Amino acid sequence: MGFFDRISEGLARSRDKFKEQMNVLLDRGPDLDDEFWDGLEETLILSDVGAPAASSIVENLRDQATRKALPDAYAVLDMLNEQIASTFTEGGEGVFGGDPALVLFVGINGTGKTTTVGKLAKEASDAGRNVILGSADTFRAAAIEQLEVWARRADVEVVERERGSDPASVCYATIERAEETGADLVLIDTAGRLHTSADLMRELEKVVNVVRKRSQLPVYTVLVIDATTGQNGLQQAREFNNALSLDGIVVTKLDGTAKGGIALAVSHELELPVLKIGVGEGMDDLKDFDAHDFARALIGDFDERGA
Ligand SMILES: Nc1nc2c(ncn2[C@@H]2O[C@H](COP(=O)(O)OP(=O)(O)OP(=O)(O)O)[C@@H](O)[C@H]2O)c(=O)[nH]1
Repeated sequence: MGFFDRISEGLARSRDKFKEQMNVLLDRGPDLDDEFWDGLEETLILSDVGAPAASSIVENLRDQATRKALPDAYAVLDMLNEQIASTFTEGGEGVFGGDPALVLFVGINGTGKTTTVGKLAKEASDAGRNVILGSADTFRAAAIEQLEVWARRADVEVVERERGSDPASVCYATIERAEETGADLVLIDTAGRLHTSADLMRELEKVVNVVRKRSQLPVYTVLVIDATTGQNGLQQAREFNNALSLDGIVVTKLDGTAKGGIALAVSHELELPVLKIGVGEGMDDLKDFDAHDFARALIGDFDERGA
C-alpha cells in the first residue's frame, strides 16, 4: 500500500469527523457569508488543528476568495487542502535526509520513541548507512530489551548500560562508540517523562547539553508525539520545546485516530517540521511526511453533492 493509501486509511476517523461538521455547515447553502467563514474556522478547530492554524487558514482563504472572486463555498473548499498543506512548517531535511546526524528522541511515556528509533534504524541500515543506537532509557528495563530486539532486526549495534545508570553517561558511551565505528547515524532513545515533571525535564536538559557539547556530528532533538492524545500533545510540545529547543516532531499512532489534526497544530504553532509519521506498529509503518497527502487524507475532497 502506498503512502497516501496508508495515511488515508489511518486518518479515516479524523476525516469523517471533519466531513460531518462540514456537511452540517454546507446544508445551509454554499454562500460565502460570515456564518460560513466562522463555521469553517470552528470545524478546523474541532479537527484539532488548533486555533492559530485554523485562523491563519481561514484568513488566507478569505483573502483569496475576495481576490479571485470565488463564487461559493465549494470553490473555497477546493483550495482548502492546499492551504492546510502550506500551513505546516517546512524544513528539517538535515535530520533524516541522509547526512551524518545524531538524533535524540524525547517525549512523554509510551508515545512510540523506542519503536520509532527501531523503525528508523532498520530503514537507514537497509539503505546502507552505518547506524548505531543508544539506549538512554535506563529507567525502564523493558525499553532496553525492546531496543535490543529492534537492533537485531536492523542488524545494528546498540550501546546500553544497566537499569538505573545515568542516561548522560550512556549518551557519552554511545558517541564514543560511534566515533570508533565511524557511524554516520546515531539514534538515542531516552526515557519517557511527563513534561510537567520539573526534575525529569532538568535531567533531560542535562542529557541534551552533554550530547550537544560532546558530539562531532550535528545533534538534533526530536519530540515523539502520540496523535491520539490530541490537544495534550500540543501542551507537551510547548514544554519540551521550551526546555530543549526542538528540531522537529515525529507524530505516531496516526492509524485510527480522530485527532490527526494535532500534527498541524504543533507544526504551525511551534514552527517545527513534521519529520516522520507513524501509521502502525510494524517495521514499515514509519513514513516520510508529505504535507499535501496529509492534508488530503485529513479532510478529503468536497463536491456539490456533499462529501
Ligand atoms: N498503532 C500504533 N502503535 C504504535 C505506533 N508507534 C508506536 N506504537 C505502539 O505504542 C506502544 C508504545 O511504544 P514505545 O515505542 O514503547 O513507546 P516509548 O515512547 O518508547 O515508551 P516509554 O519508553 O515508556 O516512554 C507500543 O505498543 C508500540 O507498538 C504507531 O504509529 N501506531
